[in-house]
Order: sequence, then C-alpha cells, then structure tokens
Amino acid sequence: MTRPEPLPLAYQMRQADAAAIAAGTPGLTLMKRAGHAVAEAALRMAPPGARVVVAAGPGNNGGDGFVAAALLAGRDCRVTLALLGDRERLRGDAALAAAEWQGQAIPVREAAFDEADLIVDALFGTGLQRDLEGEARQAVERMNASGRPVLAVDLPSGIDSDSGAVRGAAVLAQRTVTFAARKPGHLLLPGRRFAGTVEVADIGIDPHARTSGVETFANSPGLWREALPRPGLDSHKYDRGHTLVLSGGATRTGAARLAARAALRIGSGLVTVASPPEALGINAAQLTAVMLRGCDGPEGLYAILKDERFNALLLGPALGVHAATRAMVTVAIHARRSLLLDADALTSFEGLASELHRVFHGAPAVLTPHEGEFARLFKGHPDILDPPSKLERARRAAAYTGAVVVLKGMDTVIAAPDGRAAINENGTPYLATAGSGDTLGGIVAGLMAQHMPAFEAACAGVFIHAAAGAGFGPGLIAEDLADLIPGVLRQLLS
Ligand SMILES: NC(=O)C1=CN([C@@H]2O[C@H](COP(=O)(O)OP(=O)(O)OC[C@H]3O[C@@H](n4cnc5c(N)ncnc54)[C@H](O)[C@@H]3O)[C@@H](O)[C@H]2O)[C@@H](O)CC1
Ligand SMILES: [K+]
Repeated sequence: MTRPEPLPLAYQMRQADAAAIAAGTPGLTLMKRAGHAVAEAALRMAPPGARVVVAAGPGNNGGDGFVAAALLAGRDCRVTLALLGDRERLRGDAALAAAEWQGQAIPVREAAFDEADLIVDALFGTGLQRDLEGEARQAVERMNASGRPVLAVDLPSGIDSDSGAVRGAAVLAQRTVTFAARKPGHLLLPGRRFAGTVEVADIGIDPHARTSGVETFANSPGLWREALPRPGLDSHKYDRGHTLVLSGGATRTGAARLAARAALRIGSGLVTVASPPEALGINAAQLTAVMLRGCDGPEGLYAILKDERFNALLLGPALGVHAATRAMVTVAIHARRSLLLDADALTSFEGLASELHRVFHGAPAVLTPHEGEFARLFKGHPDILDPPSKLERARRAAAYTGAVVVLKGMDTVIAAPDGRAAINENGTPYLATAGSGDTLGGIVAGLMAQHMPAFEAACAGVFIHAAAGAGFGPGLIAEDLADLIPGVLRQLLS
C-alpha cells in the first residue's frame, strides 16, 4: 500500500531536522549524508574527469556544497568551489564542512560557469528569505546564461521552498537532489519547472517527525485510494448515490451532460440532469442512462430536493451569472446535501464571498474555481487573494468558506477547511479544453454521491481527471474524458 507523501514546509523541515539532531545524529552527519547524495547524483550527470563548478552560499545549503565538492575532487573531478560571501563568515555545520575542503574557494563572481561540464548549485535552499539581489542574483543569472547542466542542492536557488515562487531570479536546474522529502516548491509552478527531475535522498531525517502545523501532501493515490468507493456484492444502485446536475438554458446544455456522464462513469448509481423547461427537449434527445427532470428556477430545485435520495448536487456549469443562480445555490446549501459549486455558481458570487462564509453547516462542499473565478469570487479579500503562494491562497479560501477548495491549473491545489492540502502533479496541458472542468465537477460530485469524504473525493477526482487526460494526450476533447475514467479506475482499484 502506498502511503501519503508529506511535503513539509520550510519551518516543518527545520523541526524534523532538529528532531533528528535531538535523537542523536549530529547536524554535521546529516550534512555529510546530504553532500554525499549530491556527489552521487553529480557523478551520474558528469563524465569522468569532469570540470565541476560548485557554487556555495553562506548557509547550510552551501555546507552541503562543500561536502559534495570534497567528495567529487576525490573521485577525479576537476572541482572549482565558488563561494558567495566570505569563508570566515561561515557558521556552524557549514563552517565545519568548509574546513574539510582543502582547496581554495574563489569568489562566485569569478566562476567560469560556461566552462563547466556540470554546475552544482548550492547557493540557497530552504533558508531563502528574500528576493535575490546583487551578487547572488548575478551568480544565478550567469549560471542560467551558461547553458551548462545544473544539479540543484535541495532546491534551485531562488525558488521559495513553500510556494514555488521565483524570488527575484532562480536557477534553472536539470536535476534537484532534495533531502528527506520533496517540498511544496518542487510541485508548485514555477518551482516545478525550475527543479527539473527531483530525487529524494534519505539522510536519516523523518519528515513526519515534526511538532506542529498543517499537513501538505502530494496528490498521489496513497492519500485517498482506501477511501475510493467499491461496490459490494449486495450494493443496490441507490446505495451508490444519486447525483443531480443542473443544466443551463436551451443553448447551454452541454456542460451539464458532460458532468452527468462523468458522474455516472465514476460510479454514481443514478444521475439526473435537472433542466429548465425550455431545454427539456434538447436534453432528452441526448440523454440515455442519465435521467432528466424539469426544474424551473430556485422553486423548482426546492421541490426536487424534497426527494432525499438526491444526495450530491452539482451547480454551476453554464447556469448563467445572475441572481437566480445565486438563489439556486442558496436552496442547495439549505438542502444540506454534498454540494459541488463550479463556474457560474462561483462567478455569480463575484465580490460576494461573504455570502459563502461558513454557510455549509458541516455538509460536504467543494468549490472548483480556476484562477480567474477565484479572483472574482474573493474580490475584496486581500487576505485570501494576495499571498503569492497558491497553496496558501487555497488554504485561506477553504478556511474562510468552510468548503474544500480546488484551485485549478497545471498545479491544482486541493485544500480542506481543516488545513490539509494536496498538490496535484499528473495534469497535462491537453486538459485545458472546453468542458474539461465540467467533467471534473461531475467526477467529484459522483464520488461524493458514493459517500466519499469531500477532501478525498476532490483529490481523487482531480487525479483521475488528469490521469484520464494524460493517458489520451493530443487531440483530447472533453467528450472523451468520461469514457477514459474506467481505465483509470481499473488500475486504482486493482
Ligand atoms: N541541518 C539541516 O537543517 C540540514 C540542512 N541541510 C541544508 O541546509 C539548507 C538550509 O540551510 P540554511 O537554513 O542555513 O539556509 P540556506 O543555506 O538555504 O540559506 C541561508 C543563508 O542564506 C542567506 N540568505 C537567505 N536569503 C538570501 C537572499 N535572498 N540573498 C542573500 N542571502 C540570503 C541567509 O542569511 C543565510 O546565511 C537546506 O536547504 C539543505 O540544503 C542539509 O545539510 C541537511 C541537514
Ligand atoms: K540550491
């Protein structure tokens, strides 16, 4: 069974590190193991006798660089150590590591990066505190301009470990060796792009050994596979839930059908499209296994929801941006079913996020905005919109609304009101196609209809949707997605 993969924040990494030291492993030993892992990775990238330039910074990241430099010199590499700052000003473990480097340390501004077969970037890691300026920034820019392959130590220097943001400038690495666990900045864009292939070295720090804080995970099946619905021998279709998807008007019905088909494919026992009267004929002509009900506005929805068997609702795709949509959302919230709000259901609350402030009364709710919808919904809430970290923005939105928030993109973040969050990484640019989001909504609503908890349903839905799209690749259209779900499910459930 695969386990959830934690992605510690920088302060949590410091806690885990301190725990390892308190348990008896000296910091210098950890640093030597880290430097050893870097040297091994470097030897896999560099030819025998290679010219390696190690750029070392003023902290422990630089210390790892000194250890690697010494090991590489002992393995027939021609190593230049280029230091940012003064050797005398190194402190703690970094100073101890530097003392073991017999060679000279040239100032980083003198490093001939373009003559290197390999550059080892050990300028900054998790201790980056502000935007790069001056000599540090120039060093990064010269490394990138050299076009030589770069191996980053822990993180590409300039990438923020917690957010993946570029702080002024960042090293574009081919590979990154990180320690104990990947960090959010390795998965979030643009950090993911700068890190290249990421390798995790076990240096004897347990990434779980920390004393406080929120949980961040990679969105891999280990996080939610156990919670995936599996029908039992005696399951009845009603046990597998009944998803209700609201349709737009006569010229805007396709989105609901895409969502409905996806909900059925993911295993919702029954799926009904609730259609405005004028669109019933169009919907009827194109639905088979999915059922159809007339639904005239908020009153119509209220009447339908007297039937308690509709246990998961999807509102938003092509519903229209207006007060009637808001009214329907209100009806849906009061009905206390599992609820997924997307697209127009979110945009209808432009600047009115306060109306969604903790209104879900403990009923499972998932909001699936892309960045544009997120910005419109939380207009006037700088505390939610302003953090540069997508992870932090999604977390704050989830805490504010009390709903699971799926902030979509190539690095979709799924955040729960209790602070748990997951970062998705199996997306494909081919998913950026009309109707793709409607399908995602249908998948997540269909999982919730089968009683999967909202956070796990959202994480699983995002992963399955992406896996379906990635498996298809070029030429993908939203109509394909639902029919690709069974192949993905088969693998996950086997
Ligand atoms: N004991 C540990 O915590 C271990 C840490 N390790 C390494 O240590 C790194 C973390 O070390 P540190 O916490 O010392 O942090 P870093 O080495 O990442 O950077 C901190 C240093 O850079 C300076 N600095 C930060 N931002 C700057 C900026 N924008 N411009 C100029 N200077 C800046 C700080 O003043 C400080 O001197 C990890 O990324 C990892 O590579 C490994 O050795 C394994 C064990
Ligand atoms: K680095």
